Amino acid sequence: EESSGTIGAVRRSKEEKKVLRKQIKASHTLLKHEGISTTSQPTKSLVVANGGLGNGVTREDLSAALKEMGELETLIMHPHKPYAFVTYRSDESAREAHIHLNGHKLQCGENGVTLYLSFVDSVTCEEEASVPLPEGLVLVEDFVSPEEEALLLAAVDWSSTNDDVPAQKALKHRRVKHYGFEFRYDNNNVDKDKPLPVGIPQECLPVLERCVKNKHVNAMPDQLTVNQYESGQGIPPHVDTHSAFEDTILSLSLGAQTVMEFRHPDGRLVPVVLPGRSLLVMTGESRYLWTHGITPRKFDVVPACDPQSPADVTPDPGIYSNLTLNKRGTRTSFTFRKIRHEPCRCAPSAPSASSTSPPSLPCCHADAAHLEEEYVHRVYDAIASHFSSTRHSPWPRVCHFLNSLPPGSVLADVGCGNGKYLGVNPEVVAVGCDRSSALIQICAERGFQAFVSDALSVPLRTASCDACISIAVIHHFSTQERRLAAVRELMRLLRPGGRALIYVWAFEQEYNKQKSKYLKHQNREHPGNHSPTKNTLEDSQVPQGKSSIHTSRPLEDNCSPVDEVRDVGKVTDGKLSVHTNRTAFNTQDLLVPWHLKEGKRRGEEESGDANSKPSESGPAPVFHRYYHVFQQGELERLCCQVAGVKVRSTYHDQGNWCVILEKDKSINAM
Ligand SMILES: O=C(O)CCC(=O)C(=O)O
Ligand SMILES: [Fe+2]
Repeated sequence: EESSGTIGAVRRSKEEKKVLRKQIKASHTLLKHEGISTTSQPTKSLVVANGGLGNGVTREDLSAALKEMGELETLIMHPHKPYAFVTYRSDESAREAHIHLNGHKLQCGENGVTLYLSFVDSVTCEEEASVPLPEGLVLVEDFVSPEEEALLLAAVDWSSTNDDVPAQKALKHRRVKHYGFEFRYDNNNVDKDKPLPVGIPQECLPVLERCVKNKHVNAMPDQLTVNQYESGQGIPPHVDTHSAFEDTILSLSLGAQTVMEFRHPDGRLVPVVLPGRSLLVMTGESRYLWTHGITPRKFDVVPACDPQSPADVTPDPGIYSNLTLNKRGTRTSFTFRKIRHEPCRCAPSAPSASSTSPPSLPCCHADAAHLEEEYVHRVYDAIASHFSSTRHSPWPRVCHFLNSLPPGSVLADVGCGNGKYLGVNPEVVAVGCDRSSALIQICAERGFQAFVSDALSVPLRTASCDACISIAVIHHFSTQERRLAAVRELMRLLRPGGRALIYVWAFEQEYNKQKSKYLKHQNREHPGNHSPTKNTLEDSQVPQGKSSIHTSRPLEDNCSPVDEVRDVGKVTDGKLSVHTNRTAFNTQDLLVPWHLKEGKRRGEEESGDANSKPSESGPAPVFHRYYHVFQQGELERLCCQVAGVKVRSTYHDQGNWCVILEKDKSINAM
């Protein structure tokens, strides 16, 4: 259908009008959500709505369609965005594209998208400094030849996996096979005394010898885990258990390329492309501090050409100008590790259920993360199964905050524990997260929306929340930087004008001449008591093991009476002191013991650490959790260091310091 027109009035077909309407709508959306202004004046550059990597459009498909209209100068595809920018060599080509490609249906694999193009005066091309690899991480491309690759793949006999092993059931995705020693996913550890009958296959030896010869590793590995991922499968972010394996971890990628994500506790994310036949060497911070994981997905956003290869130099400006989508195929990785027989150097490896010497205050990020892993996360994991059998009620002043939120508010409870705050105000949309998957499971069973996440890196969009709470979480971070990073992360989640409520345990357990419940309850009332006063105890009754890592949790009946506590002395030679329950604090960084009640031991969650095994009849195991108790004013000062924070109020509530923060309204969403 031809559109006939006279000057000033253009007659358009119905179809053309529809396309025009949609194109205008798309340009409004780009302006509103992306801040991209379009112009009606023809230029050489166009924004292509729906033509982005975020829509599943590949660079190859889009550029083929665009090139039919003329020669391209640049094509810029930002990662995850639903649009692309194209600049033609001439205005004329751009006009052609505008006419002929508007409303054009582009087929991309199984997806079809309709493109809407508008002229722009300039294209945005964020020149981001290229991110360095995490410290200690080395990627060696083409480490094995295609022949060796085939040989290695053939060496794995998938017909005899250890699928019958119960621990294996925990792995719903990807196929896994172990050699030398079995890595158990139920306790994230290896049975060091129980080598598997089958050691590392012979076929691997030349590869391993090359690793040693090239100094990628000092000693021959004795454990191999083969992971096989189909497209769409992945592995959750994790740090390979410190106490199970030596420093260096070698991971050989075979078959299809994938992207492994490394995350620093401060929130930094470094995606690393792992081509087939490459070797990844993880040591130092990249092995101990950063988590690594593979997001389950079918496509990865990757550089369109190999940046390492000089033959592939692209004239396109900007790093985003040469991104594309890579369809994943089957990838098989060989992860070689050496079983650790001595305790890890950076901190004691036992999760404190035994009388090992206490750790020292951390002096670097790696130590801090390790301390928290051993003295916070592992302890909670060890006692987590008890939480489901305990009950507790929310604290009144936290409820007051929650109930003051307008209906429809979006609330994030970072460190939600068993979800006790998630249902307080049914008028708000509440989502929780916690480090402990066992606690998240409990939330799920209670019908709450919750997911596993570290408080330093919460996978929620910036400015997506009207309110956040962090109850008895931040005191488990062992350095000032990490506590600050935790506050910063909460503020990132808030929309401008949004509010956050933070509770941390107070150094001052006696305030305004009033002893906190924690001090007062020298003789604990019977467990399971849910009187209102008991609530306020929960987090301050840290000794009972309740309070939480990223949350307040009940611990009513799993602790032995306080008078059984026999703690070691206070401050000693730079080591963290072990606190005596229900006494005043005399130091800010300490270990708080929790006595596991008889009959309530870790059960299936037994970690396999020889020194943390509960004996059949000995005294109740004692777990130690790390805390940094806050002095008056300290929480406020911490929060004030975060840009755009207003402290609305601050108070002392039953042995806790509390603040309500507001994100500055003038802060732009990032
Ligand atoms: O597939 C990989 O390269 C990593 C596997 C891994 O991280 C592990 O098994 O711990
Ligand atoms: Fe790993």
